[in-house]
Amino acid sequence: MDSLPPSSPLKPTHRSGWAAWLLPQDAKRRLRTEQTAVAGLFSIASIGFLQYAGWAGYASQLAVQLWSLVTLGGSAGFFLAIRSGWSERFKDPSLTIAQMVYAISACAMAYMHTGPVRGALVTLLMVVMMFGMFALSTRRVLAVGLFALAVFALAMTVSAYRQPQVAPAAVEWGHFIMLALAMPAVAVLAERLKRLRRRLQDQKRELRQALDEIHQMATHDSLTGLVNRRCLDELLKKEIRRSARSGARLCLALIDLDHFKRINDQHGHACGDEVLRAFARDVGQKVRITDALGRWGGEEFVLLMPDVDLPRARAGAERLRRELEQLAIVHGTTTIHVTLSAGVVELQDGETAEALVNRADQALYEAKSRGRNTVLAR
Ligand SMILES: Nc1nc2c(ncn2[C@@H]2O[C@H](COP(=O)(O)OP(=O)(O)OP(=O)(O)O)[C@@H](O)[C@H]2O)c(=O)[nH]1
Repeated sequence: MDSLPPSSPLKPTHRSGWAAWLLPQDAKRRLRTEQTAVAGLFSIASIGFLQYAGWAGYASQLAVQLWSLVTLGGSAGFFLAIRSGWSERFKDPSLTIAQMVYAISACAMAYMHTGPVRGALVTLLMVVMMFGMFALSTRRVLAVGLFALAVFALAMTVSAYRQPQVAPAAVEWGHFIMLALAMPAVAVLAERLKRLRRRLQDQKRELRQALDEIHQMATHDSLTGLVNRRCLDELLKKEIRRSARSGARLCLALIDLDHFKRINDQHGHACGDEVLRAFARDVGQKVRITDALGRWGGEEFVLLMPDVDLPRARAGAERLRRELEQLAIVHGTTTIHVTLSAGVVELQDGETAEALVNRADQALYEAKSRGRNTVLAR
């Protein structure tokens, strides 16, 4: 029974209907699928534009329909590859470079067939580059940029050669020069985005570490490393609620080290601290995995034992008593033997946490008055 686990930043989200069908439960795959879906929606919008160019007579119907088919097929293919998890066999499961190369080639193809409205394809290309800027390293953005330049240079040459009236060489040169100037700007922006992303990741990691430390400090005792009273309080209340709901048994032992003041007085406070640590470390190890041992305060400890009856709980506390009795605690040149007394109680119907601990305290008091080194159950 451990205390509250730190929260995970990527939790599965439960959706229903078409959203559940479209988007996977796995958080990382869901994010990749969403990004691909956004790129796909953009492709569909660009198909709309090409259809308009065809309808207005600026582009050949055959080229428009072919381009629409290629774009739609490519978008659907990438979506399915990512949605199904197939792409996870690759180093980049988002298939960023493949998606960009595909989109750039489709844009260049459309460029050759859209006559006077072909300039819009250059804008489309810049949007494709922007998608890549968020995911790729600067070096890769530059490589993809060079590929785009080469493919568009080819498309421009073919256009100028095939339709010199619609695509004069001078205009094509102008388009090319603008494109060539835009690419370094894309690389600079990609670098800045990368730095920003790295800083955000660092901050996120530091924040998570700080939260883990705060969580540890809020729930654990710094001297012994055991859960502290605040956490024990929460666990106890939770177990009482669970017991009220399911009827499960719950026992609690209040444990106190005998004559602890003497150890402090005779050997010093540091030695007393070492005894507390040794108890937590060596005796605490013998506690069952389903039980919880925590520091209640000073030299007092609480052992929470869910799902056991009183005789078994008594036996559990008795085992700890025997362990401690046999333990030789070494501090510097001093070897110390210490014993414990414990009061063990079982939760009764309708009993509160406070009342349960009070009864354990009374049992502990009785154990002390019977001469210490005693476990008393009632
Ligand atoms: N070294 C050390 N001592 C502590 C710590 N917390 C409490 N103590 C000491 O524990 C001692 C408890 O003393 P008492 O309550 O008189 O109990 P006791 O001497 O164990 O006697 P009995 O319980 O009657 O057997 C006190 O001297 C506290 O100062 C701690 O974190 N470290």
